Amino acid sequence: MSAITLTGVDLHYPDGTAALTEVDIDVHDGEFIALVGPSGSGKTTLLRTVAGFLEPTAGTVRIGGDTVADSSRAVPPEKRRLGMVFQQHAIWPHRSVGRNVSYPLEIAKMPRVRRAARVAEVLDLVGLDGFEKRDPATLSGGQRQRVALARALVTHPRALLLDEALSALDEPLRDRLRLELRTLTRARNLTVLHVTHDRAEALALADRVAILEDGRIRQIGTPEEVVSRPKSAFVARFLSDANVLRGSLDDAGFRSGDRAVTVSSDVLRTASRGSGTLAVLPADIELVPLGAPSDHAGVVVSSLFGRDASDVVVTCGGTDFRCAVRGLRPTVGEQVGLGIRRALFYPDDPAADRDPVTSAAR
Ligand SMILES: Nc1ncnc2c1ncn2[C@@H]1O[C@H](COP(=O)(O)OP(=O)(O)OP(=O)(O)O)[C@@H](O)[C@H]1O
Repeated sequence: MSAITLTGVDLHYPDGTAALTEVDIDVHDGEFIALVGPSGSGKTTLLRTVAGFLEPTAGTVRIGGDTVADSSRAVPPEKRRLGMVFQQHAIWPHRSVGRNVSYPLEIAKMPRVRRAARVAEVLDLVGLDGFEKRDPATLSGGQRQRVALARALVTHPRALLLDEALSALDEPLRDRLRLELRTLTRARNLTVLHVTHDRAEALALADRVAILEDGRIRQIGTPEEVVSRPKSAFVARFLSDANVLRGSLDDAGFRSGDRAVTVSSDVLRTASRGSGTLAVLPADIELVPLGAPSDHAGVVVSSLFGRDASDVVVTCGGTDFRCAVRGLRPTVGEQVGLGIRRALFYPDDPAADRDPVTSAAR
């Protein structure tokens, strides 16, 4: 298995759409990276560029130290030695499970006996020991996805590319396969680039998560880093449903544009001043009984049960705050106080920019 490195990669589609811009990413040997981002942010384009189905307009793609794409060359997909699994189980219905899995070995002209041994080995690896003769039509969705995974792994690829590979499966099967996939990739030290629209899945599986917006990587870091220290209001909102407000910050604190919301500077603890964006993570808001000291008073407009924390929306002076409430769940219509324990400020002027969380943590 090998590292995947993209340096300064741009990709423009023939119609002029800039799908990737100055993408730099270094997936280390044996690392599991999840790519997330809104629809159209360039996740699939990035994966297909690594796979070799798309040629970058600029920049370099390296796999295991070999340059596979730059301004002068483009190694075709079949020569990149990568395994790929897509959302729709792309397995052939007219071939048995064993023949589905052995197909890449047939193409590589591996002798039949060795092929059979390798197919048995890889089927065992994905939990389908002895399934060689089965007709794919008799398999469950999860089993079919395992066949696709086995076929991707059968040639000992240098890295595994997964495009929404688990998305078509229902819970709790998806949960189980997710866990198994992670155990397998860790045990085999597989390098993985995994595209998913599922934020929880990305955070649960990946060593590092890369967040894409408009074809650019906005942040890449461990799940803990990207959740607790988002580099922009966009990342805070995309990953954690942060409440985002425009306004300005002075020595007294933050005031929203319409002046309805104020946040004292002690929860911000940043040296930045001026106009900008405030992001408050739902987990950083506390609900207190009305009458107790609080930053704002509001009314609960939605209250959904959650296993770890309830998802509660409180409206305060025309602004809705999404809050993650542990313990007793308030009822809709209840009047509550709202305490903001921590907020992140992103100044408009990049010169005034500082890591908001580093500042807050001091
Ligand atoms: N063949 C194409 N020709 C022109 N533009 C394209 C083509 N394929 C994708 N795009 C555009 O490139 C951008 C990135 O698309 P891409 O499919 O990579 O995004 P994505 O993040 O994978 O989205 P989704 O989550 O919806 O699958 C989008 O603006 C999309 O409309």
